[in-house]
Amino acid sequence: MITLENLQKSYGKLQVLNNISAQFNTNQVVSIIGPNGSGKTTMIKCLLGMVIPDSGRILVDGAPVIRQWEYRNKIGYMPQISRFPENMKVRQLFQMMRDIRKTTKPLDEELFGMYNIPAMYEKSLGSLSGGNKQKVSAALACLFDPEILVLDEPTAGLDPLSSEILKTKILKEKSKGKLILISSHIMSEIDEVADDIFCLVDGNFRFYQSIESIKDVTQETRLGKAIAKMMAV
Ligand SMILES: Nc1ncnc2c1ncn2[C@@H]1O[C@H](COP(=O)(O)OP(=O)(O)OP(=O)(O)O)[C@@H](O)[C@H]1O
Repeated sequence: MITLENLQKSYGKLQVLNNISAQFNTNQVVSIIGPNGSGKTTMIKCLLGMVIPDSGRILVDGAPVIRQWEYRNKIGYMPQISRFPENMKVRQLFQMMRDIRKTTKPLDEELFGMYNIPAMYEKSLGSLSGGNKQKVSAALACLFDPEILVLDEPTAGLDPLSSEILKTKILKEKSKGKLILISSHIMSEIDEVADDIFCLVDGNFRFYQSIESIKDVTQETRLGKAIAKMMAV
């Protein structure tokens, strides 16, 4: 469903992605992991068209997407840090997104309801707490029932109950056959929701393996320990 072929990206002399290739499929939750600054967000932004790679190809459903835009309608994106217009009210943001999309497909308002977004309607986006901004962002990512969800550290800043709601939602969307990519540092969360782990270190591909096989190879039941062993090799 998403193919990355030999992606290269540098900022000046800093090589942030070095020849990265991968295939991500429907009905799969892939966790993208790696130390801080290893290129996870850059890789995600490349596939969303927010960063243009220096070379390489990105295909979504078999079609090359660099400098295209329509494919983005297939993707729901929750950024690491949401930057909303400060003075816009929550109600206006949701109205604007519905107006822009003009979709006839039924909306997915499950998170919108569970996070009680209407209770925030008259607040300006700039006045929301960090966690409530995350809830707005998660509800928006799911609203148009996209085939692909890309979530960059989605539970950072969410309270435990709200995190559970999001994790349950991720598993529910996977069961509908969607592809979900999640960048995260929280091993317990990855263990709960992901099937496979794609690991980057300093912009280089390190491994792409199922959680089951990672635990098997390292003989560890706890994912955190298993990953630590994989990284030490
Ligand atoms: N616009 C930019 N200009 C210059 N350097 C950048 C830019 N964006 C990212 N970088 C650099 O690219 C490297 C990778 O950053 P990126 O945000 O992709 O890492 P990450 O793996 O998502 O990190 P984290 O786990 O801390 O979120 C970092 O060294 C970062 O400083």
